Amino acid sequence: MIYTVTLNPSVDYIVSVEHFEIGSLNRTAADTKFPGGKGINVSRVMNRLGVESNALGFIGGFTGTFVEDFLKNEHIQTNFIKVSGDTRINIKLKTEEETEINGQGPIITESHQEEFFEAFYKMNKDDIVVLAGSIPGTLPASIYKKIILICNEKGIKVVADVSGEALKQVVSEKPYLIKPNHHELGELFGTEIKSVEEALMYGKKLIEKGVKHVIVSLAEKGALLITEDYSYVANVPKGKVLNSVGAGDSVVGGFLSALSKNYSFEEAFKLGVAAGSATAFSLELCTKEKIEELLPHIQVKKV
Ligand SMILES: Nc1ncnc2c1ncn2[C@@H]1O[C@H](COP(=O)(O)OP(=O)(O)OP(=O)(O)O)[C@@H](O)[C@H]1O
Ligand SMILES: O=P(O)(O)OC[C@@]1(O)O[C@H](CO)[C@@H](O)[C@@H]1O
Repeated sequence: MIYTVTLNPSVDYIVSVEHFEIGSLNRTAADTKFPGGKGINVSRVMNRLGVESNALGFIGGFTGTFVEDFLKNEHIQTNFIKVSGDTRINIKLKTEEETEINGQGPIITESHQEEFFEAFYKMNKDDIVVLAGSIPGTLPASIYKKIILICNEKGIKVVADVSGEALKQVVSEKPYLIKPNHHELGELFGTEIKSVEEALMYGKKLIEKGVKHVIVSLAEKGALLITEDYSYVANVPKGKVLNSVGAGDSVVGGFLSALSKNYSFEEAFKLGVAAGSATAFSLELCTKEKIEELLPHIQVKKV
C-alpha cells in the first residue's frame, strides 16, 4: 500500500477575481472548494490513474469532515486522526497573478501524535510512505525524521516532497525519492538555481549524500530525474497555465502510479512530468485523459 502523509490538510478555497483591488470589496467571478494538502493531492492523482493509496494525517471540525467525505466519495482510503480544532482553509486567489494564503491548522496534542504513529508500526517492507507538505506549528519539527527512522528500520521506501528545514532533515535520512522544485533545492544549498545545468549539479550532490532518487521540477523549464547511475531531463509541453496549485504533487503522484504499474524509471518520469503539466493546464488536479493528451509532447533524454 502507498500511504500518503499530510500533517496539515486543508480545504483549498479557489477564488477567481477579475480585477482584484486591495482595500476594496471584491466579488468572485467563480469559486470552488477542494480537499488540499500535498499528500492528499498525491492520493487524488494516483486515484485518477487507478492506483490505490491510504491518506494519513490529522483532520478536524467541519472542514475536516469536508476533506474526509470528499475523499471517500472519490473512493480514496483514509485513516485520519481526528483533532478538536478545524482543518485549515487555504485561499488560492486567481487574479492577474496567483496568490495564496495558507492557514495554520488545528492544535495537535501528544496523544493525537501517539495515535498517528500506530499506523507506521503496522506497516511492512512492501509499503511506501509519501511525506508531503509543511509541518504544523504544534508538531515537533523532527516528526518527519521520526517517521523515516521507523520506515528505514522496516525497509519501507520513503518519498518526500517537503521544503526548508524539513527537507534538510529528510535528506539526512537518505530517502528513496525527493522532489524539490529548483527554488527548494537552491535554498537547501544556500544558492539560487537559475538553469537546468545548475539543478543537475546540485541534484547530484543529494545523491552523493545518500538520497536514492531526486526529481527536480523547474516549472516551465522542465524537470530532471537524477539517480546514482543515470540522469534524465524532460521538457514540458506548451500550454496555458491555469493553475499551479498541486502541479508538483501531480509529478509525484504520476511518477509513483507509473512505478507501481512496473513502468521503467524513464517512462514513470515522463508520466510524472505529464501529470504536473496536466494539472498546470487545468483548473483542478489533472485527469487521466489530460495526462494522456500531453504525453506525446514530452521528450526524455539522458544527460
Ligand atoms: N509553465 C508551465 N508549463 C508547463 N508545465 C508546467 C509549468 N509550470 C509547471 N508545470 C508542470 O508542473 C510541474 C511542477 O511544477 P513546479 O516546478 O512549479 O513544482 P512545484 O513548485 O513543486 O509546484 P507547486 O505549484 O505544486 O508547488 C513541472 O514539472 C511541470 O510538469
Ligand atoms: O502549507 P503547505 O503544507 O506547504 O502547502 C499546502 C498547499 O498549499 O499545498 C498544496 C499544493 O501543493 C495545496 O493543496 C495546499 O493548500
